[in-house]
Amino acid sequence: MERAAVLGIGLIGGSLALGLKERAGVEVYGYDRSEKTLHLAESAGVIHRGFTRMEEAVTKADYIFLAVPVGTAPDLLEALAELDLKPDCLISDVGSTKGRIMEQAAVFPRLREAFIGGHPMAGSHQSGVKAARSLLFENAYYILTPFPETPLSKVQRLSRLLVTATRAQLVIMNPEHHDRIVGAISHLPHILAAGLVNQVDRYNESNEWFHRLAAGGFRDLTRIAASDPVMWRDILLSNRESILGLMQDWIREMERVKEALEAEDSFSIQTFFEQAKISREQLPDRKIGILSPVWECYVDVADHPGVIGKVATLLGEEGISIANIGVMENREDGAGVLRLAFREERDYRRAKTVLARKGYTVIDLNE
Ligand SMILES: NC(=O)C1=CN([C@@H]2O[C@H](COP(=O)(O)OP(=O)(O)OC[C@H]3O[C@@H](n4cnc5c(N)ncnc54)[C@H](O)[C@@H]3O)[C@@H](O)[C@H]2O)C=CC1
Ligand SMILES: O=C(O)C(=O)Cc1ccc(O)cc1
Repeated sequence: MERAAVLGIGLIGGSLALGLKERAGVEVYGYDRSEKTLHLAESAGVIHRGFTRMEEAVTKADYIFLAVPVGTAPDLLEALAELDLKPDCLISDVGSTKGRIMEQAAVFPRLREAFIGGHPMAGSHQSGVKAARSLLFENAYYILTPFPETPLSKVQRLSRLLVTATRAQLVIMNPEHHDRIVGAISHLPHILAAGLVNQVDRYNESNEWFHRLAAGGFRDLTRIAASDPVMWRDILLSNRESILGLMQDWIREMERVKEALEAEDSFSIQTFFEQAKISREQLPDRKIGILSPVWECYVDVADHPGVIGKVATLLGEEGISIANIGVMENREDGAGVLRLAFREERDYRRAKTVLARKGYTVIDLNE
């Protein structure tokens, strides 16, 4: 049985550990500075064994994953370089930034040979092992940043394990590209969300209606402001250059809108919103994360009220669980298209067979 050591058993380390244990059949040792976390993780079956001394978790490990905040990971990596590890052990991490950790790995020849950077692009504003879920990364992108000279065989070995454990979609990228892209689509939005919440909070001090009326758009836009402050402090500091450039661009963008408003330039203001609307509507509709169904098919049905119940009952009788069911479109000829979504591939395949047997036309999106 292969063994993996996960260093830091929080939301991400715990979720990865669960996938490694449950789906990849790997023995998982956990290391964390918090004894309470380790107890919790052991008793919830997230890891096989927990250690408060890193050496004990990592010796004899075939894989080591660093899942601590990005400000801490370089120090742990340096400590690993001093330890007696298995010669063919692969080391990776899950940090939200990749430049800094790759720089650190590059300092030590042993690490440079063994280290492949990683970043599962899914998570939540929650933290800690209690929030860990084995399917957190299902269908999400998982970025790997190997060194240019890392043999393909090592990248494949790690990819195979991660695909089995997480069911994510692996992508290889260079660390600089990674940091600029996630800077724009993840780090900058977290800064904006926090800034907006803080601004409104100041207004609310003199008039509590600001918070009372905060709903809809404000809530949607600022959900991520509830994320862990230490984690985000570390992310900003370790992706400083990319983020400073992106903030400069943002300030310029705001200046442009401000100037248009000052000049009452209605054309520019409308264009600003129009461009955003078009771009937003074209964003790929990725179904990320734990609550997201992955296996989908459409079923051609006669458009009458009882049909959803009929299909649901038919599948229910066969013990097939449906994650989501809904009418996709109502066509003029009276027919409709039912969208069925399943979390488990097995359910989805059985549903297709059962429906086809009953004469329904099934349109497949997964194959
Ligand atoms: N939260 C998210 O949505 C995502 C986070 N990440 C990255 O994953 C990493 C972990 O984040 P989370 O799991 O959210 O954090 P977390 O706070 O849930 O877990 C971190 C764990 O590391 C432990 N830890 C901290 N410093 C330590 C040290 N010096 N020695 C041993 N253990 C230590 C903590 O006790 C905790 O159990 C971060 O690098 C973050 O950038 C990546 C993708 C998504
Ligand atoms: O909750 C959200 O929407 C997130 O943004 C989660 C997240 C946080 C950090 C990452 O590096 C990747 C994903």
